[in-house]
Amino acid sequence: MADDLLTDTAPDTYDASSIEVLEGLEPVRKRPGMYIGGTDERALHHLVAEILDNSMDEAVAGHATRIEVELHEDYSLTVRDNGRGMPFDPHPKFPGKSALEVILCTLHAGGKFSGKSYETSGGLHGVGASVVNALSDSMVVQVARDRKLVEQRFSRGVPQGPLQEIGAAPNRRGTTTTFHPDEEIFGHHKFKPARLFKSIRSKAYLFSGVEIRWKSAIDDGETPQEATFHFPGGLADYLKESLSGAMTYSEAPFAGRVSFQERFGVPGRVEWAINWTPVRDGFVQSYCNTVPTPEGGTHVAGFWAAVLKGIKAYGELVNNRKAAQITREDLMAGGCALVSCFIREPEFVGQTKDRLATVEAHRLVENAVRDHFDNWLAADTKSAGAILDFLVLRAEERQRRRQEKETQRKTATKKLRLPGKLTDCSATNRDGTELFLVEGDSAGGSAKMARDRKTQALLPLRGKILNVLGAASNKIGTNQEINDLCQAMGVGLGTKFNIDDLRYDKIIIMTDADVDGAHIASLLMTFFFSQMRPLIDKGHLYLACPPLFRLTQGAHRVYVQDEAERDVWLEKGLGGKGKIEVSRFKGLGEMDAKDLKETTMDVKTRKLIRVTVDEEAPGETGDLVERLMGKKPELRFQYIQENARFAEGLDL
Ligand SMILES: Nc1ncnc2c1ncn2[C@@H]1O[C@H](COP(=O)(O)OP(=O)(O)OP(=O)(O)O)[C@@H](O)[C@H]1O
Repeated sequence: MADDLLTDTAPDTYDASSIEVLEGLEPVRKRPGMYIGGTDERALHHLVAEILDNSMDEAVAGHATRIEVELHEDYSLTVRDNGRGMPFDPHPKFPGKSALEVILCTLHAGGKFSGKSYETSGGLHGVGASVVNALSDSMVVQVARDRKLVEQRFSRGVPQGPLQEIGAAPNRRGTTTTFHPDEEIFGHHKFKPARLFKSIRSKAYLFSGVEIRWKSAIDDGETPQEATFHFPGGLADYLKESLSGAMTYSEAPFAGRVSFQERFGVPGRVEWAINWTPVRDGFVQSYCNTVPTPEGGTHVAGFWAAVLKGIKAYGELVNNRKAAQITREDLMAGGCALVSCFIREPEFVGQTKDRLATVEAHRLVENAVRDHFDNWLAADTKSAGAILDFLVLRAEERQRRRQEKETQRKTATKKLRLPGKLTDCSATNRDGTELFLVEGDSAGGSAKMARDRKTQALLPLRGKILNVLGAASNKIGTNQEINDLCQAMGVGLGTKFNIDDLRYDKIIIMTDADVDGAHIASLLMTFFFSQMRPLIDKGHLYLACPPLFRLTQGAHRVYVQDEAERDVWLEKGLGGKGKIEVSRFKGLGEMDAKDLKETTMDVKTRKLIRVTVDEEAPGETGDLVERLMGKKPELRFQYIQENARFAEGLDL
């Protein structure tokens, strides 16, 4: 066995030289997805967030008051702030390189690891700016600091020259970054003014201490090309705007801000706003250190915990017992919430920071919000009452929906929808039950009388069943005859077929002993073979063997299947006296109930053929079915006749 595995005789080139170490920013260009979650439009816009967040961090840290974002005609973008300015003095660990070059050309270089230069920052991995640099075909960074204005240019993460002093900056400071995303990475994707406008505006709402200016050389017909955002009202204003005049249960939202430093002696704070409305679905927009967290996280969980506990406690206070049933799901149904927290060294899931994972944030936010909520509810009993009633209604509605679903499920399993033309048997257990698929209504008539009511069910099939092999699968599903058949059997088609759902032990095809009957039987067998193969493999499919002739001689009677057999009896006689009477059944419908019962249906006297697939040559059977269902009906007839005759020996 081990020798077998060594059949590869090609020289083995997998050695130390195959193990590559990507240098500098190469890994970012090789696997951009790891750093910005892809190379699509969302990823492209994430580049802006990385640069803008650096300026926001400066603002939140109290060093910048203004940020400008400008989209240029060539779809390059500039972000300018009046913060401290990126340091550009020589870096002690990288001789000959400025701090600026280190920041922009080295992964994991940053000033936000220790918390010394920034208390709470959106940046933390030290990769953002360098990733944008790596993925831009041009990037220019200018810093005004220490009365100097310096500049360095890069392309695809590589410096295009040394850091240069390009002028004096006696009265200003700050960082200006202009970059053009590399088309080799982002292909045809370009910045969308509307998308930029929206995210920039929400940033301004998140920190009332900053003014953000927007300018765009691109006119998309809907987005203002110039705007200034400054929202001293913070999240409460933002929520008002998001709800755009929709009716709410409280005139003013429940909004507030708590400093963790003041309350718990740790850096950070939380700000929130929430209101409930009956006219639209609820939503939560959450942020940590101004970074949007579309998947929520611990801060959001803490917020809902505070609100849920608060509303339940209020319900208890006002003796509304139903308040105990309210769940988080009910709160969120019409609850529109904004939650923004600032914490030290946040832990996010992934570089795109979609979800906050810092465990501590749950407790901090919950405790900070809870007291405020209790006070707010107690102070505005009118709004509190309206919100409580609304939430109780939500809870009741949810419970009613669940109950309805459960009862629906129960009745669905109890009362199966059966086709009207099915004459079902009375046995409740599948064991020993049989479903006869009969040809036409007339046969159904005598079969109804001939059957054993307890164990034998009948389904008359009108006309010729669709030749499923030639039909597209969507046609099979919509064919009425086939739908009725499936419903009666209790099963689905193809991959949905489950043998355990089968409502009967035996499925018996009972057609006339003539060409048409043989045709219908072969169509049915083809159908079962292609759509319900396990039915055949597990031995549930049978052919009934109705006689073609009845011979009577005095009190003696025999039923025979074909002419040859008839002739044998005619020659040797039935053992009675006189003439042998021969009657030919033109179809099942011509037989009286007694004949039909005795010859074809009665378990004690009938003949059945079990339909099997030759295990030795399953492929051949498939081919055979294909061939028989092809264009020559006489071939099909031959098949069924031959097999019927052959199978007589296998009488069951
Ligand atoms: N506009 C700016 N003003 C001042 N310093 C800046 C500015 N932009 C970047 N920096 C400095 O450069 C460092 C590296 O920035 P970078 O965006 O690469 O990473 P980060 O912000 O620390 O973390 P993250 O990878 O999570 O964004 C920052 O930590 C900060 O010290």
